[in-house]
Amino acid sequence: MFNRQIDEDDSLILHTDLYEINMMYTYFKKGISEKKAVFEVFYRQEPFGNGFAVFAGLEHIVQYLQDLRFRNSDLEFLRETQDYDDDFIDYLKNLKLKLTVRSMEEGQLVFANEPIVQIEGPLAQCQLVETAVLNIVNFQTLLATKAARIKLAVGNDGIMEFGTRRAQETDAALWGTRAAYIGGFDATSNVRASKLFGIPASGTHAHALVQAFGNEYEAFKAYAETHKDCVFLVDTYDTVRSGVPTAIKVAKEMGDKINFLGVRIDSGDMAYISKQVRKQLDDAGFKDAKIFASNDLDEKTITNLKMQGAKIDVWGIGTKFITAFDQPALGAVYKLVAIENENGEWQDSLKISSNAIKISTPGKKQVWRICANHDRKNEGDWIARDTEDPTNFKALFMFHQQYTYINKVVTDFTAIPLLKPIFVEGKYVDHPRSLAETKEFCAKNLDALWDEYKRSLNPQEYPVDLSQDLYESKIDLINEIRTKIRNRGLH
Ligand SMILES: Nc1ncnc2c1ncn2[C@@H]1O[C@H](COP(=O)(O)OP(=O)(O)OP(=O)(O)O)[C@@H](O)[C@H]1O
Ligand SMILES: O=P(O)(O)OC[C@H]1O[C@H](OP(=O)(O)OP(=O)(O)O)[C@H](O)[C@@H]1O
Ligand SMILES: O=C(O)c1cccnc1
Repeated sequence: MFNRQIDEDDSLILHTDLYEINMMYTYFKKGISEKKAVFEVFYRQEPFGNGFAVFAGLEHIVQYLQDLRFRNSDLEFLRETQDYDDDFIDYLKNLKLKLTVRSMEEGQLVFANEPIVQIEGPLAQCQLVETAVLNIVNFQTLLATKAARIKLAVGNDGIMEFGTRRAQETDAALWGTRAAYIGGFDATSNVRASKLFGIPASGTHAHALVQAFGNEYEAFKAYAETHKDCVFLVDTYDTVRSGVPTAIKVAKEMGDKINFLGVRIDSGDMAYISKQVRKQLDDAGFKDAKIFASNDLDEKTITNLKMQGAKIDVWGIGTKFITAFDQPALGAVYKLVAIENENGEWQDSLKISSNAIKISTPGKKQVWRICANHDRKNEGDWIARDTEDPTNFKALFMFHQQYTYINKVVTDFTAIPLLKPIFVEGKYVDHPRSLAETKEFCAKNLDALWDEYKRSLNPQEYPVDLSQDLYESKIDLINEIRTKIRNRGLH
């Protein structure tokens, strides 16, 4: 059974894979736990076949890191269940956050193979936080991206997030609906998310209300007598013959006593039905009443319904959003890119693979968004060493990471550094935006992206290029490692 007593002393610090703590133990015993290292989070392919992703998760990462200390019950648990010496348990007991974290801002558009979070500091601490950081970024970035795709499909219509009941448990519902809001949704049905994050809460009613009263007239009337804003669910029995006429009857009877906002349809052929419902509402004089629709919707169904001329004004979206139905994982990874050597100098680090896409790019980096001055649109992202600074360059040579002959020279541009300091040696230094500002920031970032990268089907590949220095040191390091392996075997 779940141990409530321990729960009171619980935190997310053990929300990590055992192998991270096992590696910490090895580093500790071998005297290298405080050696400085840099790890970077990135993913390898845009999710959903999309042309971009929307970064989310930073707020939860900040909460997690600010609370990063081992409680007594954590230490007791490790002592009882693992074979660690007492000196290591003492080391964990005294562990204080010393990490320097740089990150993209929430609502920023991000792309495959660029660092989106960078964690620098004592090797053991960097290792400890890997799992939770990936857990948070993978989920929230995936969902904010799904939300942005849905937003691009609905255009200026309203979108409500209805997914809590279908989410992968409570945390996913909560942080998922926050990601929805960042990506472009207008409201959530989750009241706790509204309380915690200030997202507008909104909703209609369920079939149960109609079933509880036994008929639509009494149910709608009762609801109207107890609420000012009314959206009636009209598909319990027969939308066109019964639901909508009854909603109209109640709206007329109640007059100014209610705001008759509209009706919700939740089944059937939504294109056909919504057109009929629109006519019924218009004929009854309720031209401003809106048609809400729900039922397993996603960006594909929405695009198709719009093509069919469906008369839907507000979209309620649950299951297929909150579960990221068509792609349940982003696949972001956390890779060591630089580590101090015995002389205290930084050394690039690389993971080699026979699969070209899995070869990481070594070195501590900065991501620069290259923005054309004449139209404020993005030319691409330029990944450079953190010591390089293109802000005063007159011209920038940008070339494809694999196909270097695909290249261009950009002039008259502004270069914006995207990784911002969030913690410096354990101290929180950021000034975050409000959630509403983050949502606005995301919309503004989407405006700066050419439509060719934003279309949901077969978008163009956005340029994510390496600086000459980074590119050359990557090739040199690959060759150096391969030569070493050839000469010495795998030792
Ligand atoms: N005109 C349409 N074009 C394309 N897809 C539609 C159209 N109308 C509805 N859909 C979608 O088709 C699917 C229909 O699912 P389903 O057959 O389960 O619904 P239903 O039988 O009408 O309702 P219920 O939820 O009561 O079973 C839903 O995902 C819905 O969003
Ligand atoms: O379809 P989603 O995108 O997940 O949106 C949320 C669904 O939740 C409610 O249905 P409910 O859970 O009562 O069951 P239902 O599917 O039988 O209507 C609501 O009527 C929506 O259909
Ligand atoms: O308010 C609604 O209409 C609603 C809320 C959650 C799930 N489905 C619908």
